[in-house]
Amino acid sequence: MQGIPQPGRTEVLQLPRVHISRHPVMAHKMTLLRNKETPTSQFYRLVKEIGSLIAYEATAGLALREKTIETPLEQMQGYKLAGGIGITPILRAGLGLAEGFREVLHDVQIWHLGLRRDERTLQALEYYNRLPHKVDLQICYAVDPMLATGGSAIDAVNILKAKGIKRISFVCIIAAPYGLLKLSEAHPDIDIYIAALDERLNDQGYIVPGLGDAGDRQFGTF
Ligand SMILES: O=P(O)(O)OC[C@H]1O[C@H](OP(=O)(O)OP(=O)(O)O)[C@H](O)[C@@H]1O
Ligand SMILES: O=c1cc[nH]c(=O)[nH]1
Ligand SMILES: [Mg+2]
Repeated sequence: MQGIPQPGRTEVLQLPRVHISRHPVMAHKMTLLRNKETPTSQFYRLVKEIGSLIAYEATAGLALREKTIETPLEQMQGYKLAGGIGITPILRAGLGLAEGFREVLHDVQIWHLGLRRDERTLQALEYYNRLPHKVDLQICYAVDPMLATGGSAIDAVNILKAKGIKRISFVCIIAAPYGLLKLSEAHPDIDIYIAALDERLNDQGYIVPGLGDAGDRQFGTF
């Protein structure tokens, strides 16, 4: 990122479809997650927990259908989520986040997508795609802990749109202003949910202060 101008936090705070968590439990868990002393097992557990917390926020606008049930006392009109829900974890680092989502939603389709960022060029390369042939979803959540240059997120949303998905949200743990702006410009029709907005990217394309490499920290591959 050497020599490439980057927007500051204030320049992206007003983007219309960006939702940044304000929950105190999230802020508490984020500090544990960022700490370099946090070991791999705890880091993975925290990614999952943050996935569940952010799932509550990202699913607030889901459509409902009425459903009649009987309580032990009488019949009543309840609700169920309308239509299918898909989660696309961007491998590898999106796996823990997707697990946290799944614990909230249970009945979901998981569409695995492998994208690896070339650490020299910072371009995302697709190496795995297990998206189904039949597409019948109300919404698909693309989940990846880190939104750095935005290349991986933009490619993931392109792939989901090419599959015919009409409603897509992107969910991450930490975003850099640069990647957030790029993703919003490339896909102004999607909602973006983030747990924290950081300062900038360093010369190697890592988010600062960030948490380091989200994949390595979840899976112990340092
Ligand atoms: O916004 P970008 O600049 O594209 O960077 C973000 C991507 O980099 C990381 O994945 P990585 O390539 O390290 O793969 P991994 O999940 O296997 O560790 C991260 O999980 C994102 O997918
Ligand atoms: O800071 C960063 C940037 C990309 N990928 C990561 O895992 N961390
Ligand atoms: Mg990685």
